[in-house]
Amino acid sequence: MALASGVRFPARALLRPWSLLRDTTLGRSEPAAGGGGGGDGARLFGSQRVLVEPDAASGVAVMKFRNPPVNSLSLELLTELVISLEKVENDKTFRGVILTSACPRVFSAGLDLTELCGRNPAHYTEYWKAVQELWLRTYLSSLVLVAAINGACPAGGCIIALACDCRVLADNPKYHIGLNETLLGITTPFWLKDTYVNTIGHRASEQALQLGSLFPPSEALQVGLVDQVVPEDQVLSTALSEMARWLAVPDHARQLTKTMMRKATADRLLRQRDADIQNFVSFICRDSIQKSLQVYLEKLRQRKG
Ligand SMILES: CC/C=C\C/C=C\C/C=C\C/C=C/C(=O)SCCNC(=O)CCNC(=O)[C@H](O)C(C)(C)COP(=O)(O)OP(=O)(O)OC[C@H]1O[C@@H](n2cnc3c(N)ncnc32)[C@H](O)[C@@H]1OP(=O)(O)O
Repeated sequence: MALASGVRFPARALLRPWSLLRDTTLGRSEPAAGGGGGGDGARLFGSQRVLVEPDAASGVAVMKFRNPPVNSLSLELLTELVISLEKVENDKTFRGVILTSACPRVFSAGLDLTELCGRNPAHYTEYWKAVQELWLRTYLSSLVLVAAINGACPAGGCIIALACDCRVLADNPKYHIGLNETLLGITTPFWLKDTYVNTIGHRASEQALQLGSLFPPSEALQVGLVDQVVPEDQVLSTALSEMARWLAVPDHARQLTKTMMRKATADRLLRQRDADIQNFVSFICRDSIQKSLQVYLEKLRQRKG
């Protein structure tokens, strides 16, 4: 499936894109902002791993990741997120999306490590294209995107949050946020580094990226990684209030300003997408990197037991 940013989608999505969007239970989901959550609109926008609760009256859709146990960004979740965002974006009823988690205690655990270990170069190519595509879609969205971060938010989870216009984090000391890639023995690509620098500044990024820092809520607020820290049961309502503030601004002026602020960063990737994919594939295929990732994944699995 060719999208605006030029990416081709997984073969199965190419053949039957909507096959990824079956099995929705959206009709039974809890009401969204303004109470419009259960109708046909929800069915239209949602999918197996992405619940969408559209509220036409407010022009806001709440999009919930549902890939248990930890919303790791599998190829399927990445694909479904891009398709759901594209659908909402193409429906002029909507002016804003709130991104949040339907899984308890975790916003997203980041890239799915099983997609990065023991696969072949063709798979890594397809996977990294999907990562790029989601980032471009979110970062350049003309909609207002607010992240309602209701759980842990490491690495790829933080990347999604950083692409939003505003971030609200639940005040729970276990809900760390940041780019911890170095602790896995991998590096952050330049376009994500740029996004970090744009958000928290050069010196703070230099430290946090090298150390792989994961910030608890109070520190995340202090460093400017999130805009608000609120009690857990107020994350969604605060995100809706933030959304209202952003939607009070005329769309055309806000959109032009967003583009002006973000274009240079996005263009850096758009100019060298293929090279970035090749870099990623040759990096991730290295024996030493595969070993680091496998050790990390094994530690995660053992920690549980
Ligand atoms: C040109 C570019 C060149 C090079 C770039 C190279 C690479 C790309 C770089 C950057 C982009 C971003 C990278 C990433 O996102 S890597 C992922 C990093 N994520 C993490 O480190 C988080 C790991 N997870 C956790 O810390 C915890 O799971 C979490 C705090 C999220 C939740 O804790 P909780 O106690 O609730 O659950 P667990 O028992 O730990 O986990 C349950 C279950 O899920 C598995 N799991 C967890 N995280 C992942 C994951 N990211 N991928 C896959 N699977 C994951 C975990 O192993 C458990 O599984 P099981 O034991 O089988 O039940």
